[in-house]
Amino acid sequence: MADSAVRIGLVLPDVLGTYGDSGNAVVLRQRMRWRGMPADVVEVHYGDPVPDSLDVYLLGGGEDEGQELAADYLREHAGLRRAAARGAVVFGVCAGLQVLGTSFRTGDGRRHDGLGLLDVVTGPGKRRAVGEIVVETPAGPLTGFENHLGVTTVGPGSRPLGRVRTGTGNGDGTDGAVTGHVLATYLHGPALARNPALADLLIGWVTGSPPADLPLPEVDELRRERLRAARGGARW
Ligand SMILES: NC(=O)CC[C@H](N)C(=O)O
Repeated sequence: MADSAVRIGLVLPDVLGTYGDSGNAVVLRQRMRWRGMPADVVEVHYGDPVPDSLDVYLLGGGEDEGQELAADYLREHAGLRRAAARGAVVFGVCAGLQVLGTSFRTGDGRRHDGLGLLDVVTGPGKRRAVGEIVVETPAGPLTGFENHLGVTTVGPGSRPLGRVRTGTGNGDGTDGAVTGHVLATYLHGPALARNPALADLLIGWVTGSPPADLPLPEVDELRRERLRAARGGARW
């Protein structure tokens, strides 16, 4: 990888910023800097051009209205889609997951086209999924909190990120979706703060090899605490 800084795109934090997922950009940047890799966050606001030259694109959660705006904007300003086509890393959370899919229906029943970077379709569920969620994945158990109405079906062009142990996720026992270097989940937290292994998976995709271990006792403790809290009352 070149010496130039890794550029992390925080995509539309003004319309997809309701659930604190912008913190994922801070975590990615810091975990790279701690390892001596220069990294910068580039915020792409609604109304800005969407560059196709960034290394990572992060999309967070938001209300239906914001999600609708984001999907329309990112279909019209195709920088993110062009970047994904050349293999850039994309990470979406909740509304971000739904926007990255082929289509979604909002709570009012209206259908919207997504970006088609993941083979997922979302529609409104019967009740809102709210609370702690734990997902078993190849990167270990992930914890987060969820707050969404959407129920997501993963088609053959993607695979689920993992299996739900506590909580709802996609609504069928799985959570999230992955295709190539596009990965999305229902986990807020921010997910990359609670789950350093997931942050490092994305960093490895960006740099082309898994990053060196980063021993951080306070991060490990936060992780243990969240796992304990999520397991409270659960039979596993
Ligand atoms: N937390 C979110 O991003 C919510 C996404 C979407 N508006 C839903 O309710 O399903």
